Amino acid sequence: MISPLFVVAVALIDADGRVLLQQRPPGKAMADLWEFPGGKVEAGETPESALIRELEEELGIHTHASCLAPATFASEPLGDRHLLLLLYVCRKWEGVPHPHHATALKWVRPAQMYALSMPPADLPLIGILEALL
Ligand SMILES: Nc1nc2c([nH]c(=O)n2[C@@H]2O[C@H](COP(=O)(O)OP(=O)(O)OP(=O)(O)O)[C@@H](O)[C@H]2O)c(=O)[nH]1
Repeated sequence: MISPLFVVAVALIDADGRVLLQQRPPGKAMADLWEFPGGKVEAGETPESALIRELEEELGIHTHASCLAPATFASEPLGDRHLLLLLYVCRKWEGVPHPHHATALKWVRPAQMYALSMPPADLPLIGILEALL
């Protein structure tokens, strides 16, 4: 049986309607691709608590579960697993994002994402964000 890999990610949206993307570092799978901040849901975590932890670790910002609105999801084969990526949107957080793990951060409008290299699972999410924002 193929085991699902649960990943949570978020479109952080600024006052101008731009979304934060981060660039995966060299040496990792999918190096240099632009992705939404987030990561794997660990045992004992809810999707929201996993995302709050990832945002603190990756960007040094803090948010609350009540500020995380479920937006859509992606379903994509990933090696011998099957990725289920839950995408949230968030407009309220404390702190200024810094790339603690990523090579770089970039604020972009959804339409600009088509010109960036992103993981295959993320491509269907772009049109959904365009419609949402
Ligand atoms: N955070 C994030 N992960 C994504 C996105 N799209 C996508 O396919 N993924 C995949 O979902 C998984 C996220 O888990 P992760 O970030 O904790 O994994 P990782 O390989 O970077 O780190 P690790 O395995 O060393 O902990 C990775 O396999 C990543 O390639 C996305 O937009 N954001």
